[in-house]
Amino acid sequence: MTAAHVTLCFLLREVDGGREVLLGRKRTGFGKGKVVGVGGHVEEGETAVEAICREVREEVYVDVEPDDLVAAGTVDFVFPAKPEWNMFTTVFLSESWVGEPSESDEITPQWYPAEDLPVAHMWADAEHWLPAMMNGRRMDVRVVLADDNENVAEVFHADWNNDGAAAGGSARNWVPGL
Ligand SMILES: Nc1[nH]c(=O)nc2c1ncn2[C@H]1C[C@H](O)[C@@H](COP(=O)(O)OP(=O)(O)OP(=O)(O)O)O1
Repeated sequence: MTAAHVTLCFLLREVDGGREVLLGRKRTGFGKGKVVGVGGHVEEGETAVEAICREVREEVYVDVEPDDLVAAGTVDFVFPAKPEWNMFTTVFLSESWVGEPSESDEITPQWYPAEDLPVAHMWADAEHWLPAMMNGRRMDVRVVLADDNENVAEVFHADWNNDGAAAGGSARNWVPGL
């Protein structure tokens, strides 16, 4: 079964010498009640960049410019007990946007210290890959969820080449852990 292509964007800001990341409480749909990144499905005919600009605008009412997006990596979420939930996510970071994040029907945005994520309320896998990507690591990640579709069974990664290009496809060399 082909995984749905989704995108996530983590807005980052400096406050009083500390870094904060914008997450939000999901109000509807997949992962309702969890604290998640802003994002959603890439629609037919859209690029991941076009999709994330649209999703950020729709979910938290701020505008990000394509040029301000940093491609941080990808995450394959694999749900062996529920393959219809499999998703492939392109992850972006941005330190620049226009507008003040505000609540939509889909998400209640909130800033959190980047060093102190609300992991108890997030998908269990997020603490494996999100801090690393926020700290500048660029990689593809493959998360295999446990049979309860909540806990993490296995994590693999493949660091990007120094020029920032993902190895991709069959050339990708998955390394266990992070
Ligand atoms: N294991 C996981 N860990 C994680 O941190 N985020 C996950 C995840 N599995 C899925 N996600 C994220 C990726 C994606 O942004 C989101 C699901 O996409 P959506 O918000 O678009 O889903 P919905 O079904 O609510 O939305 P619609 O597209 O409006 O139907 O969940």
